[in-house]
Amino acid sequence: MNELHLGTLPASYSRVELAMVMERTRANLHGNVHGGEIMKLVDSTAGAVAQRHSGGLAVTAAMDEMAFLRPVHVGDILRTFAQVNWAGSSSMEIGVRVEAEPWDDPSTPLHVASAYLVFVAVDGNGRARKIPGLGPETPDEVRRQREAEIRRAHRLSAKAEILKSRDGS
Ligand SMILES: CCCCCCCCCCCCCCCC(=O)SCCNC(=O)CCNC(=O)[C@H](O)C(C)(C)COP(=O)(O)OP(=O)(O)OC[C@H]1O[C@@H](n2cnc3c(N)ncnc32)[C@H](O)[C@@H]1OP(=O)(O)O
Repeated sequence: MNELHLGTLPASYSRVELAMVMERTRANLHGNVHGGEIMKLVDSTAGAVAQRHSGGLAVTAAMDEMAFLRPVHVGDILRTFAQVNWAGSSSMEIGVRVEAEPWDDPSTPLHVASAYLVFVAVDGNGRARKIPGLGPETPDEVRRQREAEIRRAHRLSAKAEILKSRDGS
């Protein structure tokens, strides 16, 4: 990686919202929308945010804390809202909130899922590259950044602990 200083960007610069009607082809055996379909939409929304923030290609490195809170039904409109919560040297945590507008009651959007993903910006050879920092502008953005730092510390220490336990086995 080079030593370029890329400055900072606010979360608002790369925030993305997507909306999609849930068609029958996305249903599981129970007739609800398949969780994997929701995960794909979450990944794509977060990917668009990561590409905007980093100004180029970015890949999904991890997806954790994906919570499915309510079922989504065929015919509902699914909306994803995503923003950068934290930016490191080459990696970013993206938070995604998923809401459904029920087809029979669109006036009451429901919070149906949430997820945190780590994206890494890569160059043409697939190697990690430097990204701009994040400049939080609102109290909510400061809180998200602080909480993302806690999640990152847990991710890294869990990985290190597991590697250490394998060395000892
Ligand atoms: C301008 C254009 C706009 C256009 C707008 C278009 C919108 C269009 C939207 C479509 C959007 C589709 C989005 C789909 C995106 C895929 O589907 S990507 C496909 C699935 N993912 C992959 O194939 C990735 C496979 N993995 C890899 O290639 C490598 O493991 C990675 C991720 C590059 C990391 O490589 P590495 O050698 O481990 O990197 P390393 O230097 O050790 O670490 C780099 C950083 O990553 C972090 N990291 C690595 N692994 C992890 C982990 N597991 N957990 C947490 N952090 C990690 C490190 O802590 C480090 O962080 P920093 O301190 O630098 O911030």
